[in-house]
Amino acid sequence: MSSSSEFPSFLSPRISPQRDSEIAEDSTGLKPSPSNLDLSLPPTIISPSFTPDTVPSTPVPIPVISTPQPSDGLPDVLPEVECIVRARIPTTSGTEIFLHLYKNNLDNKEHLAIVFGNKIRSKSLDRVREGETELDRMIRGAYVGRLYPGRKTSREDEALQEDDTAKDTGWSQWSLIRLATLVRIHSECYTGETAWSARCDCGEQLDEAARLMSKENDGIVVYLRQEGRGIGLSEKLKAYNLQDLGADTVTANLLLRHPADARSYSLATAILLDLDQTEIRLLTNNPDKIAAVEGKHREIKVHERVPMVPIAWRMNSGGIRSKEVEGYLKTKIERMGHMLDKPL
Ligand SMILES: Nc1nc2c(ncn2[C@@H]2O[C@H](COP(=O)(O)OP(=O)(O)OP(=O)(O)O)[C@@H](O)[C@H]2O)c(=O)[nH]1
Repeated sequence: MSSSSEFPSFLSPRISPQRDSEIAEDSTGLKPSPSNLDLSLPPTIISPSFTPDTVPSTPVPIPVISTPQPSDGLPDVLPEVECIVRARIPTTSGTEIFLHLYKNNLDNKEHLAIVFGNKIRSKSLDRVREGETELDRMIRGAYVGRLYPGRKTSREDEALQEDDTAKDTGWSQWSLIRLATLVRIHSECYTGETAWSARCDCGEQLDEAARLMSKENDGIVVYLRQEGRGIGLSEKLKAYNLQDLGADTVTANLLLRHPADARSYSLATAILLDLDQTEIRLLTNNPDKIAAVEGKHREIKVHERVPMVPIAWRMNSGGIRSKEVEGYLKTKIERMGHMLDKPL
């Protein structure tokens, strides 16, 4: 049986504690003492070594003074969404999240809201359904506080009262910005999130969003099932083969007769409104998402764009090094029109 150090790195968390015998000696022949070891990395959900607290993965937020005019492509009427079930997920980092699963009248996909903290509630989930019992409500997650064995009612109010402060009294412009909920609109990426792909930065961005929201114990990742910028997994895999044949990520989509980006964000707007969010800070490097998520009639106001620059994006130090990720980032910046706030 081989030792665990021979397994690929993705099979074991990179900051898992080492046994004393595994800690290398430095040039002085001394092993680092426990006080010299850098144990200061914050807990994150999956890849803590990519998202230390002090690197420029979270540069200064950019206030959104005036957003671009909504494009004609935005729908006049938002889709209808309904949260059909919610469940508490204790995570490996210690943070508790609440998964909200939505149905809608546009497609048959199970879009999700990953909610950090227990302040944010879904209006459609809490609505009383005809004929339902208290047990029915608890089973679909429409309860207040926490479930425990033998609980009889969904309506207890123990946990929420302490959080009912701040949001409704005397906001200055500044406190309004500070209190706006941190939101990420994330498009599903099977390859980047599950198959450890280094062709894109999706997995790392999801981890970074989770880390920031864990810190605030507040926030929402709207997780949209629009794989491969909306073309689906099988077409995205064909695009990868075309990329290996020499095409860039945009050209590969066009050769397959797809638009460069086939995504839409109206479901995200509708889900955020269902979660009672009209003032948000948006975590993204893609400024086009601002107008898209605000909606044609500005149903939502984005107060800040919070850029996220993972180490993989910084060409000069650390991070993932592969010709694929470099090609992806180059194309994203040059051809998708994404702006970075600082040079890489
Ligand atoms: N078609 C295609 N889709 C890709 C490729 N690489 C990643 N994706 C998808 O792109 C989506 C993420 O979009 P990106 O353009 O990377 O980022 P963004 O959402 O516009 O911007 P951020 O908010 O900053 O992440 C996910 O759905 C991925 O599956 C690719 O080479 N081809």
